[in-house]
Amino acid sequence: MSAGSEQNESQNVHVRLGDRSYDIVIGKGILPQVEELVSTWLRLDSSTKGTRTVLIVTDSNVAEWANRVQGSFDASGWKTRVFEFAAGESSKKISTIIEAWDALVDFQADRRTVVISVGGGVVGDAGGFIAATYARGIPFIQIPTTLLATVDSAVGGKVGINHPKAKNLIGAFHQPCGVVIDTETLNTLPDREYRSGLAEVVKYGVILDEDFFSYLEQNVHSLNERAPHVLRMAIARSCELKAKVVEEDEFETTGLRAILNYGHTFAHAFEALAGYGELLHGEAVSIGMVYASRLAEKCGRTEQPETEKQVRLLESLDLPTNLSSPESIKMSDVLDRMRLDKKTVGGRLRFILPTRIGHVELIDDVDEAHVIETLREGGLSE
Ligand SMILES: NC(=O)c1ccc[n+]([C@@H]2O[C@H](COP(=O)([O-])OP(=O)(O)OC[C@H]3O[C@@H](n4cnc5c(N)ncnc54)[C@H](O)[C@@H]3O)[C@@H](O)[C@H]2O)c1
Ligand SMILES: O=C(O)C(=O)C[C@@H](O)[C@H](O)[C@H](O)COP(=O)(O)O
Ligand SMILES: [Zn+2]
Repeated sequence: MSAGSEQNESQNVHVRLGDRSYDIVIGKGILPQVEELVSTWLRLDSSTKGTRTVLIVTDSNVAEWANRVQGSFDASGWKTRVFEFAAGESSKKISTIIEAWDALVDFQADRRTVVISVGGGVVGDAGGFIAATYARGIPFIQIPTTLLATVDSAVGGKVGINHPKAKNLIGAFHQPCGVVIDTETLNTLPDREYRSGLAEVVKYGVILDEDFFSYLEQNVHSLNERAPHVLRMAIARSCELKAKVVEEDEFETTGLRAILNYGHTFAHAFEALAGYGELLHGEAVSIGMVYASRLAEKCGRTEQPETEKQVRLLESLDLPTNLSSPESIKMSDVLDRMRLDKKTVGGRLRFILPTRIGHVELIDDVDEAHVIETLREGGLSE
């Protein structure tokens, strides 16, 4: 695998998007360098730094890391402010955004103010949406502190909030000017959150890279132990794979980017129906991938052993492959929520279905009877 690197060296993954291109810098203990990196990315010279302002968006569990980022800017003469909200998926809502807009007004933010998200995917998505909407768009930096955010949400520019009935329904595309991944921040990440991130890592293997999937299978023990070299490899390879997809289809118009949504048609419906935050995003994706693969079997697009390989890997990483109480969810409710999925066109559901490990396709003529049968076999109620 090519993404490996010495533990103490920083690694760079470049995302080529014309004038919206940016770097993802991956390293250990690099938070003190954040101000320097941001100044380089924004082409600031020392004479203008004293007039610059930064709003750090974070949540109630990540204060330690956000403080370090703030310290790096304070030390270089920036005017800083922290906007902190309650941790968790249920904060990904409009009232949080309104409070942040008020904070920016109070801070007398202008179009040169930089918004920096320090946290997981919720902080990244919300912070990005704040940056995308304030003054019609201001500069944005991602500093992901969950595995899920390092491998997925901090890259690619999808930002937004949830509608009570549908995940991420309200949002924008707003690319960051750069992403700083300090793997040291993952040291404080709780086990359940760590595993949730592993689901999106497995997703890349299924959708794009059979060798990466095999690498994950061969390194289950190290992944479970959070072995630094394997973790670094998983983060770097995931970022590389996502960057390639985003470079080719930034706004999800050709259908290529939609492959990153593998498992998500089921997952997002389950997350919304369980109540935001009950089922973690990665847990829902883990279950959703298994449902999507079983659906692909019914559509004659893949074989059962391809599904079983995914189930085995996910279970060996201690990820769920079915809902804990499927009978409490009605199939018709799932179908209603799926119709709100952003891939749906003219009321017709579209799914990302695997053919084999390493390859998936966007399918828009799935027979709904097969979807219902998949849900029924999962134990959902009529
Ligand atoms: N924009 C995208 O492309 C994209 C991609 C994937 C997921 N997402 C979104 O990301 C969200 C999920 O992200 P997540 O799993 O990071 O959830 P999250 O942001 O809620 O973080 C999970 C939990 O971990 C805590 N936490 C974060 N960093 C920590 C650290 N270093 N130490 C201790 N605790 C820490 C948080 O406070 C939170 O309680 C979902 O809303 C999902 O829809 C977006
Ligand atoms: O970046 C993408 O594109 C993805 O689909 C990545 C997903 O893992 C992520 O959960 C994303 O937020 C889902 O996008 P959505 O458009 O279905 O809300
Ligand atoms: Zn996801």
